[in-house]
Amino acid sequence: MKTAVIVFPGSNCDRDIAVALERVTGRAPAMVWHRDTELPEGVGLVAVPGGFSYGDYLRSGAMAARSPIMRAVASGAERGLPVLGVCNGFQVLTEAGLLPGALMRNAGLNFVCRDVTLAVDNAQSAFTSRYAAGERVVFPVAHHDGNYVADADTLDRLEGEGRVAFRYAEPVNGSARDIAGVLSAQGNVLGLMPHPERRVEPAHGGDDGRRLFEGLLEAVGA
Ligand SMILES: NC(=O)CC[C@H](N)C(=O)O
Repeated sequence: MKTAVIVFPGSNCDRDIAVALERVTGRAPAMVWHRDTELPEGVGLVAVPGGFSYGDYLRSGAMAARSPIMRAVASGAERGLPVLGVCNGFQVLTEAGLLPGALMRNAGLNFVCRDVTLAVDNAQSAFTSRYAAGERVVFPVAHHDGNYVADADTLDRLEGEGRVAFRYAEPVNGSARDIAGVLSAQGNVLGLMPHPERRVEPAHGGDDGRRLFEGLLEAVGA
């Protein structure tokens, strides 16, 4: 399947996710510069990678969310195109209004860079179908703005609609209700602070992240 990775000035996990996608699909993704206005023809999955787009100036992800390519990503998402935002990508997707809530400064105010244990909350989404509900997985995190916040009504709605994909199974950043990953209402957009693409082969210390990509490809019929 044809996939695309969006690249902003300051992205630094674009290569990691490109390698993960190539491993799983057997095909290198198109690297799409943020100034482009259209996604390549026939793309079946868009990844918005981690990093420090625009140096995290203003708010993490705020400037990248206004990049020309994000209009194409938003209209693709509206049509049901799967979009995966990891770490800074999650921040960009909230800033672009594709996902609710915001990622604030970590509760401990420190940059957190380590492996964390997550629990799979909804194992029925396109992104989580290869996991079991309640399963514990280990993904690395590397962020200073990972503290997920939303008002109580939004959090209730997300939980009620099965839109919490992953939760932290240990204290990490103060996120409301331990939310680590959130799905859009249609279920085709996932924002996730931890990095599944940094956990796709044994040399990474484990391959818990690989099934996220495999399940996604299966879901889109690739
Ligand atoms: N690894 C990343 O994507 C970092 C995200 C963001 N710049 C933060 O530190 O919060």
